[in-house]
Amino acid sequence: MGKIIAVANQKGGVGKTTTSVNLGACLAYIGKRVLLVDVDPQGNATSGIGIEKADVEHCIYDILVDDVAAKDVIKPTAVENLDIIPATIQLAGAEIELVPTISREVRLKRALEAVKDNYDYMVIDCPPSLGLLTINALTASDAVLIPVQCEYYALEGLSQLLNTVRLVQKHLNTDLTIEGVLLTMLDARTNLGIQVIDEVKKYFQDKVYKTIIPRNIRLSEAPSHGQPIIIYDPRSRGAEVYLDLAKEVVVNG
Ligand SMILES: Nc1ncnc2c1ncn2[C@@H]1O[C@H](COP(=O)(O)OP(=O)(O)OP(=O)(O)O)[C@@H](O)[C@H]1O
Ligand SMILES: [Mg+2]
Repeated sequence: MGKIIAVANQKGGVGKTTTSVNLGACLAYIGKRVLLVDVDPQGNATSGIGIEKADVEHCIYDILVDDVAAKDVIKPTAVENLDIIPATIQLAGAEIELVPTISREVRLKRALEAVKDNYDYMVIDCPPSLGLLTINALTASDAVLIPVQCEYYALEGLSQLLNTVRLVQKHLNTDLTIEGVLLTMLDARTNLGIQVIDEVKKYFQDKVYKTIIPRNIRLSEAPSHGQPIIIYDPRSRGAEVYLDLAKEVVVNG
């Protein structure tokens, strides 16, 4: 049975998609069978892994709203061992369309359960909100990975996220754990970054990954080529650290 990890933080631009795509690709690179699940209407993970949205016939919307089976939506990517459930802008309507439906919070969970045996890991890229799409992701997951950007106000909003995690644990998914907190976009030249690391470690203690993701220009270039960093520039620092993260995730079990 595969492990399902939601990459979530309602704060925008903290590295959720960069982490989902590159953690997923690095897990695949070390031989794991991986399904990337794009649950963000922006579809950044979908385009970032090289899927043309114009070519997407079925997307995550069809799973959530129209009960289409996951196996009919899954697409292979150019990366060996890595498949994706893509998202398109159509998903933007789902948050509202799901409100009056039965079992609206467990739709993703049910769909993924049907394909869970085909994968070692599923990585879900969440949108920057705590709405129904993120709730579906948390309900479907075994663990949540929280990227935190190494900047001022890094911890702001995290109590809201943790509160949502607790509510999901209580009402929808008692098995959900916090997989870890990932520090992202560290600029090692500033003292601020170091201060944020200390602050986050004080708060989350051993839940913080040893791997810290630095700012790396190659990581920001890769999505426009539709490639994960391990393909775009395997010798870059970005590739190195996301490979380290993948190994840490495997070791953590
Ligand atoms: N380690 C990094 N070094 C340099 N640039 C990065 C790094 N991580 C992310 N970026 C860039 O920062 C921007 C935001 O990252 P990303 O899209 O991963 O965040 P996000 O949390 O998914 O955003 P959103 O909330 O909009 O979904 C992107 O342009 C991305 O390329
Ligand atoms: Mg994103």
